[in-house]
Amino acid sequence: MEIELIKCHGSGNDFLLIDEISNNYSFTEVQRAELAKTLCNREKELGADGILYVMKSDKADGRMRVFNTDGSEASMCGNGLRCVARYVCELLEKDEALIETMKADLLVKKEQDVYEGIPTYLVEISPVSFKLEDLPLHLNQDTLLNEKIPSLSEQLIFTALAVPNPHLVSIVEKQDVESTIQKELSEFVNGPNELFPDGVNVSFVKPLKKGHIYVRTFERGVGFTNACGTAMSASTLVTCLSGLNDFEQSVEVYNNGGKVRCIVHKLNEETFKIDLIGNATYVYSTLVDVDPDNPTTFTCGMKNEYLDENVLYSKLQEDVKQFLQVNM
Ligand SMILES: N[C@@H](CCC[C@H](N)C(=O)O)C(=O)O
Repeated sequence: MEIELIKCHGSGNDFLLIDEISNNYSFTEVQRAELAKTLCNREKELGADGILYVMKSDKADGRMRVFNTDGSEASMCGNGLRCVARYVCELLEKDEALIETMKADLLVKKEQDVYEGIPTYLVEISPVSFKLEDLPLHLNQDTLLNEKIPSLSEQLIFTALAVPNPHLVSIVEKQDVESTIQKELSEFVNGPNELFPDGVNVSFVKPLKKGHIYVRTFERGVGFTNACGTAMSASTLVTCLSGLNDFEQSVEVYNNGGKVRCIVHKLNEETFKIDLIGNATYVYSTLVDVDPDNPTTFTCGMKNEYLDENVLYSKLQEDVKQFLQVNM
């Protein structure tokens, strides 16, 4: 069959967006997972960190499901949700919409462009939980807030939270960001292990100056990505709880693919929600000829590129690179 898709990204975290609504596609669960494994494989023609399936919803304007490159399904995806926000808002000719995700219906809206000509969307990141059972993380305690996990590292201090996909966040020094520690411990917690039976997204956060942080994430089901939206949101919350940043104030979050802005709202002592604001960039659209029951091979048609917005996005990346050279 022929499948229409859009290659898109949020902060260089790239996805293949497949619209099951307008195209009347109806895949089985196995097909969705197998398509993700094949089409996202970077050794083949397309390559991406995951597939975003845009589906009909009974209670919202649309529904997003996200499959990682290894075929696993994630409960949430912040950078992906910005791309879906743009897609659904443009389809419905609206400036805001409600998108059903696995665990919550989330508000998304068009925002003023972060940089001229870069389509920008705000997405709600919620619910947030610090209960270890919600990740899950198997330790003999209920939460892990700025604490060591000696079996992982004698030095690093971690916070575990679900937003609602699972995250392990550590505030570190520059030398830790550049070392091999993150890769080693991320591979451990994402392999067969007793602490995180479902794996976890692992972020190292380097505070730069008040209101500015750098985040690097090893994503569950993928590996290191240019950026991870839920991880940047979770990391901003951790820096607010540590007193490095402030609730209700914008925090610029730099990453290897660009930058986003996060605002953490403290609704009461235990309840938080986060606004994640950033680009939703289309790279190209194309048609793929593939058998969803046996997607090991596929052919890809002509790529219709969105040249203008990509040229503008590379200017943002250049500015980020310069900022990090001076401030890291
Ligand atoms: N890149 C995403 C998160 C994608 C899912 C993640 N790998 C998981 O398995 O939880 C984001 O931008 O949030």
